[in-house]
Amino acid sequence: MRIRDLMNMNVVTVLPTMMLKEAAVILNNAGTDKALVVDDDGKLIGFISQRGFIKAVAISKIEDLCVQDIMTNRVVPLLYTKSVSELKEEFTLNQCPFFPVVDGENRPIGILHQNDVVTYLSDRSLLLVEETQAIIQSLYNGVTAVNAEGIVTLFNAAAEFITGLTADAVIGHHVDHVLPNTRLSRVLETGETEVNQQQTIANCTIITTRSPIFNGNKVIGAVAVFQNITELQTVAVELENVKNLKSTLESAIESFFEGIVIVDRSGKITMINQSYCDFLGVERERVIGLHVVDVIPNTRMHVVAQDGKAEITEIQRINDHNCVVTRIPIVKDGETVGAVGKVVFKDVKDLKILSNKLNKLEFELEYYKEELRKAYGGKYTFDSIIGTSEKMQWMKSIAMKAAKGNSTVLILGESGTGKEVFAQSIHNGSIRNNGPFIKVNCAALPENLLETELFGYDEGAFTGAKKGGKPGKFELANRGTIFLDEIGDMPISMQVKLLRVLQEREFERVGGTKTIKLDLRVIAATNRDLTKMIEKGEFRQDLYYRLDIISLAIPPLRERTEDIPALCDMLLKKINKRVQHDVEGIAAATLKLLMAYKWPGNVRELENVLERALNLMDDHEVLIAPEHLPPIVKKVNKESEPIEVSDNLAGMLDDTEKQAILKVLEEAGGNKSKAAKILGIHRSGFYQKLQKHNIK
Ligand SMILES: Nc1ncnc2c1ncn2[C@@H]1O[C@H](COP(=O)(O)OP(=O)(O)OP(=O)(O)O)[C@@H](O)[C@H]1O
Repeated sequence: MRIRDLMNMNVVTVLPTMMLKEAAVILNNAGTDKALVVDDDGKLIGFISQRGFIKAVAISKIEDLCVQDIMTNRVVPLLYTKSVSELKEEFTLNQCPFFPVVDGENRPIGILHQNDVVTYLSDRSLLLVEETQAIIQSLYNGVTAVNAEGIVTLFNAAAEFITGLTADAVIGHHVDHVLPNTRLSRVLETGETEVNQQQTIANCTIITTRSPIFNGNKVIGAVAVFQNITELQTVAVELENVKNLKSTLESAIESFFEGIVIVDRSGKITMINQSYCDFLGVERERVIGLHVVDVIPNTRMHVVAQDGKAEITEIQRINDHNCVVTRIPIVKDGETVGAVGKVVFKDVKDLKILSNKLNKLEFELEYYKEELRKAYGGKYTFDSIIGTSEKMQWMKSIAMKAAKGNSTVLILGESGTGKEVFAQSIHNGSIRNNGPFIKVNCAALPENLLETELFGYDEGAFTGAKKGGKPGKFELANRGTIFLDEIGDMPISMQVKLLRVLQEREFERVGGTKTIKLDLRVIAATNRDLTKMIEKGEFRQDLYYRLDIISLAIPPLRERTEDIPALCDMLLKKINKRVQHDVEGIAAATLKLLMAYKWPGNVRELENVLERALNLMDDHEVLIAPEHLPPIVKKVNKESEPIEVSDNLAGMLDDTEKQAILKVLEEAGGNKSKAAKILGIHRSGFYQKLQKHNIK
């Protein structure tokens, strides 16, 4: 219907704010169903129907009037605007306190109240409403409002942005359903303002203030104004971290004994530790922020902070000291932003002292390493084994192969042939060479001591046992090699125990209960004929098989006389060093004698003969002559040669004892136990005599 048509109708003039009910009565009385609403000046500002239709219009836009339903945001032509009863229904449904009436351009021109009063807005009010709406929409803070029933009536753009919800999805719904955490319902109940409350909505932390909306004393709604503080919170956490980091850095720098200074790109001091301040004689509070050149003499920190080139261990003169300093640029994102400087030594003298100390320590370390190696690792390697004879080359090659594995090795050979030299070489040539090389002389210890010597004992194992017990040789040889020398002299009772250990690869200390696992290689050696001993029941066959995995039979020296010259060369060098002589070599005649001799004591005997010769030589003599050899060696060719004897009784007795021992040893093929037996003395007594006469 057009305005022209309306104009033809029966019109009742009413005041703009007339109650609709009153208007309806007037219309009724006038017998008309529609009335235009005009203002005091008679300008048409809307119309009203008898049935309660309200059509609020702006007079200038009368031709194309329409209203907007703010609940649905739908703009409908004016003539199809809902009736008051329909609107009232919506009021009730949506719990809406008022219903704005807008013109065709969506501008509010009036408000329809729930109490049926239409309030038309003056131009000023219209402007205010527009402005207010614009302000609310432009706020950085989210704003949401509810009516007395908790229905959302306002949800601005910021609220949409913060919550991720659209106004459409929220307005018209109960706040508890769409924004469950807002507590606006609670504010409606209590009528109390809640200021700066923190809460979480849709992964954001917000800070919100909720206030009730009063109409007189009555709470007709509530409004919440909130702000996203997630970013703020992140910044706060970061700030806290930075603060902690700074304090850690400061403590770290402070804990340095050396002076530390940090400058920024412009060379200004940002940090300096107390140690440096003390050295410079300055107060920290006064120097922070000053240019480094004004605080530290001859500094180049500002240069490093500019050119980004590190200066390591430079000499810098500070307060009459030649200091050793280091300056390092601080680089951030590829750009030099400052420099850190450190006084490494407050005086070069300190560096020299330290360097001397270090050298001394290094020297001592080397010395002790060598001593340790000698004590535990043995000094011989395959390079120490002299012998180009075919037999020795062959033995050496087998020994080298044995060194690569972990199998038990049995070394056979007369006394002094070099069995221990081979054992040590195998150890040092194996992967166990960093572990210990532990030697046990099975013949030198009485039977009752051998067990504790090998396996150790626990505290209280026997009367007189050491507190805390004592580890045995097996334990000491852990991760290394145990060398069981003179295994043929091991008592049968011990052979049984050794067999068990070799079979099970574990043992217990004497008097102990804890089982100790074996991680070592066993090398055994003897100068005795084990097969003959087995026949006689003196050596256990099962133990022999356990030991005889790889066996090496070192040939006696008399079977490889071609090795004698090279051995003499090596031994002379060794003895020269030991006795501080400078003997050059051996005369041809002497060498002839040495090659002809039978050498029952093998290489050890050769070494003794040469050492004796060196001791007899005059200072001017450089070659060992036949007369420097002992009679027993010379006797080979000249049977009539007189035997040198001492000229007093004690000396004569000693000489005779020594000769007797050597003779018996020769007869016994170097077997000490056998020799002791022949001489009718105890084995340990025999060993003492060997030591006394320097018979090795
Ligand atoms: N082939 C060799 N090369 C260099 N030195 C050797 C060689 N054989 C033996 N020696 C030297 O001879 C001496 C005796 O060697 P070693 O102690 O190894 O003999 P052994 O057979 O174990 O003697 P024993 O049976 O009496 O224990 C050592 O001083 C060693 O330096």
